[in-house]
Amino acid sequence: MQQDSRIRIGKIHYTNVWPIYHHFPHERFGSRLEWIEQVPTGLNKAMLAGEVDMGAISSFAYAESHDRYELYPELSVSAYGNVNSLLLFHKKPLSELDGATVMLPTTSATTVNLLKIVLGKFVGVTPNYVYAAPSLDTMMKHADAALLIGDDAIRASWREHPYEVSDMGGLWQRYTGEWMTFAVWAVRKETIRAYPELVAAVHEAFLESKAAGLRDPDPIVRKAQGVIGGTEAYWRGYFRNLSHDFGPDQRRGLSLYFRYAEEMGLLPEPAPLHMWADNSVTR
Ligand SMILES: C=C(O[C@@H]1C=C(C(=O)O)C=C[C@H]1O)C(=O)O
Repeated sequence: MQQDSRIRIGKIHYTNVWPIYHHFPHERFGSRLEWIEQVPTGLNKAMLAGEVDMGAISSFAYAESHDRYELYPELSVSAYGNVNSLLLFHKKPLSELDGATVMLPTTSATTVNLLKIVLGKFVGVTPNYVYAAPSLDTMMKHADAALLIGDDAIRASWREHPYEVSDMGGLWQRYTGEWMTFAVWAVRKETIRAYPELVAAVHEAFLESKAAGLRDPDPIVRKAQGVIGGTEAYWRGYFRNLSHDFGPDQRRGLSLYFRYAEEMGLLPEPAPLHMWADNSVTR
């Protein structure tokens, strides 16, 4: 591969990934990296098509195409319990959603399938699912419930509305006692083969950026207030609730989610976690 080739890195267009991206040492890479910012389903599609080489995608999208990817260790969007940005708004209790219309956002892959698992397996109801653009008012016009993710969910949660709200991270924890991982950092195998040193250097840079974000969250909190609104206390709490780790606890929770998804026919086959390891010297 030519020295001047670039790696295209996906960035989820939501605040939840800022703690990992904010302090990224761009100067270290010159023009070798290109950044592509989209909602999760946009990145899922672009990675599959080879238009993006690495970056955050829905963990469910990884499972659907796990043979093509390896996962960066220590990077994810995860939570143990409430997330505050993965919210089901509903007009009646979950147990009364059998046969009801439930709107799903076209932006999400992981959380829509998590909702299907929670309602189908744990609550024991089978709604009719309909995909729609992520807008609470339009979704609720003809539905009994609507799921929103990311900043769309945060903005909707600040509004006055007559609905009950269920947090998908909280529901998963309540029924399984496990962590849940919503986004993973995947790298296409072709990219690992073509640029082993650059792939290792980018992983290192993300880990440094994440450590800096944990040490110094202030600029990230201020930026979130400026771009989305809300109070300093809200964003401190939001980022504190999220985890960007991808260790044994998160992997166990994610593997259970993949198993249930397969049991319910949402995934065609088991999805092992293929972890990337820095073999850049021997590859
Ligand atoms: C925590 C979140 O996790 C997200 C949920 C995703 C999904 O449902 O596919 C994908 C990436 C993450 O952005 C969020 O959106 O707030």
